Amino acid sequence: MIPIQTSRLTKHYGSFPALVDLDLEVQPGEVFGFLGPNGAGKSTTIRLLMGELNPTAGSATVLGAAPRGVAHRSRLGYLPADLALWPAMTGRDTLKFFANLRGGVDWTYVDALAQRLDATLDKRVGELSSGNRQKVGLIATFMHKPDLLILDEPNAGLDPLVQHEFWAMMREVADDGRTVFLSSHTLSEVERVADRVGIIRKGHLITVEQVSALRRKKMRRVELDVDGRLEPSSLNGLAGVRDLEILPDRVTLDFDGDMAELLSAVTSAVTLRDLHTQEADLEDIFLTYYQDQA
Ligand SMILES: Nc1ncnc2c1ncn2[C@@H]1O[C@H](COP(=O)(O)OP(=O)(O)OP(=O)(O)O)[C@@H](O)[C@H]1O
Repeated sequence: MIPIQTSRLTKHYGSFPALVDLDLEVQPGEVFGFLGPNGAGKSTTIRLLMGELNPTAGSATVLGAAPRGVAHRSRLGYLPADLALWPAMTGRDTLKFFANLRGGVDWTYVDALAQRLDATLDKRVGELSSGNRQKVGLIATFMHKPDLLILDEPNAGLDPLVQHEFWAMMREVADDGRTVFLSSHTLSEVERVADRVGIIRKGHLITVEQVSALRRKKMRRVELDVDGRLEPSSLNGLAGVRDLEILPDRVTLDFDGDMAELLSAVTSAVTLRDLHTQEADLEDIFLTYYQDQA
């Protein structure tokens, strides 16, 4: 069964088109990253998939059923962007509440998740930091081993160590043949964990790519400190150079070619003293590769 399938799924808020003609298929056993800047339509899509919103046009099926169907809720794990928990309940009582709704869970697994995320379950949720509250939400989403996890910007507030553990948890779900749909506005997160990425902007799905393909498109801003002045001709024939600027003792460029070839071309012409590279952000990738579609 295809975990998520949408056909021309569209949502207008009044006359504002927040999502337009979304055609999407998410396969079993994959982590699918849904990537886009703020306001792109990610939460709108997720709320349509969860049946929290009705589409203006088009349709979606989630685990083979219409989003409003409640029968398959226990096979879903949903982490909304604006997770609201009961402040007076402890983390453990919160999890017990959700576990009862789902007909029970394996508490050894819950405790293992809590340990991995370094979660605090014995404090009242209202007394937790937002990151620690998010951990309770994550455990509630994973603990019943759902067939499909839908996570709306789940990384909010997690520190780097916990983030790594959380990425590993998502990979394990996929390795288990289950499915993760993850929204994010950071390329680096999605790229680490997802198999495929759908890029959405201004309500339109611009592309769906394998992460490996997206990585090949990844541009870097490169700054080289060199001795003397590089002759532009030294970089002739080198693919992937944009916005080259050559100053005395300094070369800057945007680059999506082979880094080994760039370094070899530079060092055979001048002495390299230092090197800085910075990943291009999502907006640069949009502008460079997807401008026409957008
Ligand atoms: N209830 C609403 N009424 C009117 N406009 C809305 C409503 N909800 C969202 N929008 C608008 O729809 C667009 C898409 O919003 P959405 O929350 O889906 O984006 P998003 O990709 O999840 O963004 P973010 O990363 O900031 O959460 C935005 O322009 C937003 O202002």
